[in-house]
Amino acid sequence: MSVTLTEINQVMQEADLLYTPDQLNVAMDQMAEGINRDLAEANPVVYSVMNGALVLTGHLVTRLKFPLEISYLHATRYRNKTVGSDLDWRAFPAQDVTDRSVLIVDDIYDEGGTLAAIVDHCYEAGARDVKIAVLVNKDHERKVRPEMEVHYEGLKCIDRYIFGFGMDYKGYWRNADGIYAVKGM
Ligand SMILES: O=P(O)(O)OC[C@H]1O[C@H](OP(=O)(O)OP(=O)(O)O)[C@H](O)[C@@H]1O
Ligand code: HPA
Repeated sequence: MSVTLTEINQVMQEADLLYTPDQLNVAMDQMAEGINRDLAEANPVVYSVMNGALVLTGHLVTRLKFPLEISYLHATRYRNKTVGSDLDWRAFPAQDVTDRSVLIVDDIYDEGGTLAAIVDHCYEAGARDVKIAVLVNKDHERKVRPEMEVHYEGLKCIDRYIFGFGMDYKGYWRNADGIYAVKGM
C-alpha cells in the first residue's frame, strides 16, 4: 500500500486526541504498580511484541523495580494496514522460557488474535505462567478469545482506529506521544 506524506500529515491534523502524555503516564504507573506487586519474586522474561510495544516497553520497564530479562518477538496481523488478517511471525521468540514466568507487553488488545497466538506459543514452549500487559484495550464485541485474561491494562479505548505511542497509521506516527483516533475510522 503506498501512502503519501500529505496523507500522513493530514491524518494527524484531523485526528482526535484520546489520551494525553500525562494520562498515559498515570496509566503506566498503575500498570507498573500491579506488575511490581505480582511479579517481584518471579524472575520473568518480558516479551515486547514488536513493533507496536516498542514505546510502551521502554516506559514500562523503567518503572519495574525487580530483576527481569527483556526479549522481543515480532508478530503482525496488520502489516501497516488498518485491518488485520492472519498472523505473520517475523521474529520468533528466541528466549528459553521453560518453567519461566513470562510477561507479554503489547500496545493494544484489539481483536486479540495476536495475543492469543503468543500466549499459546509461550505455554507450548514450556512457560510456567504467562501474564499480559497492554496499554490499551479496545472496547468491542469482536474479541477472538473473550475469556482471555488481560492482567495489566492501562486504558480502555473506543472502537476506532487509533495511533500513537507505538501504534501506527500505515506505518507512521508510532512516535506520537499521545494516543489519537483517525478521523472517520
Ligand atoms: O488484537 P489484534 O487485533 O490481534 O491487534 C493487536 C496487534 O496489532 C498490532 O500489531 P500489528 O499487527 O499492527 O503489527 P506491528 O506492531 O508491527 O505494527 C498491535 O501492536 C498488536 O500486536
Ligand atoms: O487501532 C489500532 N491502531 C493501530 N494498530 C492496531 N492494531 C490493532 N488495532 C490497532
